[in-house]
Amino acid sequence: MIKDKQNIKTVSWKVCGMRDQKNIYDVLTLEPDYMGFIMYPPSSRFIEREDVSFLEEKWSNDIQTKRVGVFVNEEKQTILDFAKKYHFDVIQLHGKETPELCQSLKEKGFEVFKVFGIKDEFNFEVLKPYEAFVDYFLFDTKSPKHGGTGETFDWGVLEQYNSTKPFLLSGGLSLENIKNIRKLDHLPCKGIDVNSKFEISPALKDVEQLTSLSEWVKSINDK
Ligand SMILES: O=C(O)c1ccccc1NCC(=O)[C@H](O)[C@H](O)COP(=O)(O)O
Repeated sequence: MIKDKQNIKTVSWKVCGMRDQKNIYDVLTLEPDYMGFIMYPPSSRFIEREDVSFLEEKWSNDIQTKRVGVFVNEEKQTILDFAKKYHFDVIQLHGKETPELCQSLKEKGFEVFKVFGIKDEFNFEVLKPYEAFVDYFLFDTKSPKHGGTGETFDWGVLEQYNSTKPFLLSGGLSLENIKNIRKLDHLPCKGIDVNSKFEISPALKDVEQLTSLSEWVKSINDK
């Protein structure tokens, strides 16, 4: 886990795949650092087919959670249009997006998370052209679905990570396996991204389970 200036380990957390208005506001009371919205039509968590016009309003100033738009191989203009409509602070890219697209989104003022799917092995050299243009890499489980599988990957592959760029860990994270993240303390792992293991049904998050997660995160960050 990343150490800050005081040499204290802190963990950021993101809840992804939200859609229901009440559920969103319930989860926001737990103050996650990031909340993700899936802008990929094939996903069961896709938000556009539901009434999410409430996202067209800015959140009140006392909500610090950043809004993350999650895209897969989308046109730049489409990303920008949705980013404006839903007030995204962060753009998360799950497909074959180029470093040039990341650069362009950064230049427009967005934080950029570039996602790479991992299974049993990964060539970390492919990250190099992206390093200057992303805030975090996000490592998720490789899948034709591009994300939200609820499956973990072999975190041992991350032992070959040789960059100083911080990354977020994702893919099937649950209250059970999350404790093992401390095994990555020697790596620049900035935080975690949770989704289907905290769901009652697609996109509907279990607030009780997320409360337990937030308490675990706080217990680390308050040390
Ligand atoms: O959640 C989805 O349905 C999804 C579909 C396509 C691309 C990305 C998607 N989710 C993005 C996320 O950041 C998820 O949190 C991440 O893939 C981990 O999900 P899970 O394995 O369910 O914890």
